[in-house]
Amino acid sequence: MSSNMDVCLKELALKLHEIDAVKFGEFKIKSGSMSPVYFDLRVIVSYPEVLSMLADLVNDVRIKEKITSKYVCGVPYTALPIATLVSVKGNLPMLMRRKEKKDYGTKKLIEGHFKCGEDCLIVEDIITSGGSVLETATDLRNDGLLVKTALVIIDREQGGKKRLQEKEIQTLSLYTMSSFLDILLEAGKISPKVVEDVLKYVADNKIPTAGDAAEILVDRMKMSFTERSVLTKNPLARELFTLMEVKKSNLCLAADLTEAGDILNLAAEAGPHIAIFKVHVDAIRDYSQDFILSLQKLAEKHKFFLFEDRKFADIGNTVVNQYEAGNFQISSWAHIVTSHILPGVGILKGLRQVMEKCDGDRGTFVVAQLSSDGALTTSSYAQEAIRLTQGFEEYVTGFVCQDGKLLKNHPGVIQLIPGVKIDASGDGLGQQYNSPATVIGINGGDIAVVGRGIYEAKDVAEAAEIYRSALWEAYMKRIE
Ligand SMILES: O=c1ccn([C@@H]2O[C@H](COP(=O)(O)O)[C@@H](O)[C@H]2O)c(=O)[nH]1
Repeated sequence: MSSNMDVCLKELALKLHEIDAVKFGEFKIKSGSMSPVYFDLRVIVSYPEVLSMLADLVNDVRIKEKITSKYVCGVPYTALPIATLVSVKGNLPMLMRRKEKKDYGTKKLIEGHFKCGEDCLIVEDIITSGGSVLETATDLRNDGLLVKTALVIIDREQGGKKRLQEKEIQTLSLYTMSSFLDILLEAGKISPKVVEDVLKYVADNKIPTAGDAAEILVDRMKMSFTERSVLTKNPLARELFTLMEVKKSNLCLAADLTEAGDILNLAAEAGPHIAIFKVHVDAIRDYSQDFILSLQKLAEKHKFFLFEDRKFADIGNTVVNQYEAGNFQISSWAHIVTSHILPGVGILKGLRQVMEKCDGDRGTFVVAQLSSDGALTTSSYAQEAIRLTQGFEEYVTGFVCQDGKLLKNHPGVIQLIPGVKIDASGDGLGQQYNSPATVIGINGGDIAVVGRGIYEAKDVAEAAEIYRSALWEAYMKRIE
């Protein structure tokens, strides 16, 4: 690094400290744990001089490292003003990524003019896990752009760089946590004890990478959905993790009604409170293509995923036809389906064959255990079901499973638990119920499926909100 750049970096670090863009003390962070350091680079918009210095340094690094990207895109929102100045000062066209999640109709996510196949540099303020950079990179890549480099202001050295490397993104940073602390220490702004505390915190809070996850024991029950979103290999699971955090909902509503109109009314009422809307289309008396179009509009409006609980259970070739053809053409509209693994991996190969042709991300929940009394899905069956999905991680969103311990060290998959009701233990037909607190807090569910507990209520919107808040509270308590 040139000495002039060194001087500028020192000056900028001290300014960031002066304007409280970095603070030391005890801060409760999103996951609920306490951090001895807190960065808030949002404040820089009030300091044009700091913003300008930042943009100059980003452009200096870009030139020095011979980054030849044709566009720059800031991760919303904090990095947007930085990217704007980098673009203007460096004469580098900017692209803007919308924050709204994809898969809801044809909404454009990347604004600006660009040529497919060109490279876009991502600019971000801080990386911890690399999740936000990855979300932006995924949307840019989905629109045909290349993403090879992310240039960040501060790398907290908690694993984000390695994770992005796994996704073929090289990360450059103006500062690492250590280099930033060194500057403040040398200037007498912080004590050696603060440096020691922060570095210990960083070392103790490294976020595992997808590679690590297979090797080391990570307790997914203690990890936030955001942290887990970068560990999954299934793009639909990644979107689902993100949507759940945005809507603060880990509720899947089972719409087991038999009239299309009633199902649409239920979706309209409960839509704002749910992450997933689950149907059994073969039980709908007046199923039609218009019904699906209306359901898709509601999914787009209220932002939830569509789930056909088909529980495929045949040989791969038959499942291909059942999934993509017939009256229901499930793969054309259902983001999620369920499948048994009883026939062996041929069924996953069949689903994969169809998913690869789909417009938009798809995934399956493999049934590892059932909620009904006397089910033959023993714990060894469940273990075998999980093992058989190895090699199909890109297509498996998660497992329908009652016992969370089975998935303890699989942070990238989602555990879906049906059989949830606040005030009942069964239905007389074999269904067994647990409370929201038990399924999420004790049994390890990430998402709870609730049917009759909501659609049989007098006020379904109110009931959906009661379940949403109980389930979300249980999740927040679990990751504390
Ligand atoms: O093991 C399983 C797998 C799926 N289900 C489905 O979930 C709902 C539960 O409805 P409730 O009214 O809340 O009982 C239903 O659609 C089942 O097909 C399950 O219950 N158990």
